[in-house]
Amino acid sequence: MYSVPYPSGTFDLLLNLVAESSVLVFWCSHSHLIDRTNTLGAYLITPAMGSHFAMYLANMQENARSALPPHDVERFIFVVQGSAMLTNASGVSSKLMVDSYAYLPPNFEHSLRAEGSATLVVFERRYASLENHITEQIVGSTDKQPLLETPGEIMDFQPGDFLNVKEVHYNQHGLLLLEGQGIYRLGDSWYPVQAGDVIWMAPFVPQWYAALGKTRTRYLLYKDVNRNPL
Ligand SMILES: NC(=O)N[C@H](N)C(=O)O
Repeated sequence: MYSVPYPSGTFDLLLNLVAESSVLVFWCSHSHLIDRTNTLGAYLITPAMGSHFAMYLANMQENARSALPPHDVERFIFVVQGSAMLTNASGVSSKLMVDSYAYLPPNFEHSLRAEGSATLVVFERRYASLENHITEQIVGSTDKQPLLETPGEIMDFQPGDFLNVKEVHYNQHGLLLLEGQGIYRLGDSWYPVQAGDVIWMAPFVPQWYAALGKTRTRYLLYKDVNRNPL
């Protein structure tokens, strides 16, 4: 798990890297993100750890401007603090506030600007195409989405709620705890976690969560789906 000052602050990170059963603890610090102006950030999860995606925090300062991801790379952004203006190649702009998100298909021209300071969590991965499927830009906000029905399981946890089963699956996860606190089981280790913590879950790492705080838990979860794992 990484503990990041949340929702804003410096990007010094306490990192408990959980890969299979090994746990490493070390510190890493923020730096300027490549190709971006006025943006500090920290790569939290990258393929160097075995993931097939990157997850990073971008702390945009006044007049910050983003760069495009590399060729054929899709991007998902979620605003955790402040606001940012997303503009596409046709000049259409959307203001992204806290809890807003945007999916940007591979090779999709866009720019992101911050007027004041803004913190975004960004997921990027090399796009795996699917026959007869065309990707499109999606912009939305979690407060406009209905809670997904997941029988026997919930992903928005009230105090005392927990995952219905100890899960083991081929999918990878990058998780940012947005609200609340609780205990995360990864393999045979148990971690107290709270808002601001980030977890990398490799494929087939047994995982389970229980919300133990006095307020609800919400977490943002990357999960690779809809593709043959071969
Ligand atoms: N660790 C998790 O929250 N896993 C999700 N419930 C999931 O993969 O569906």
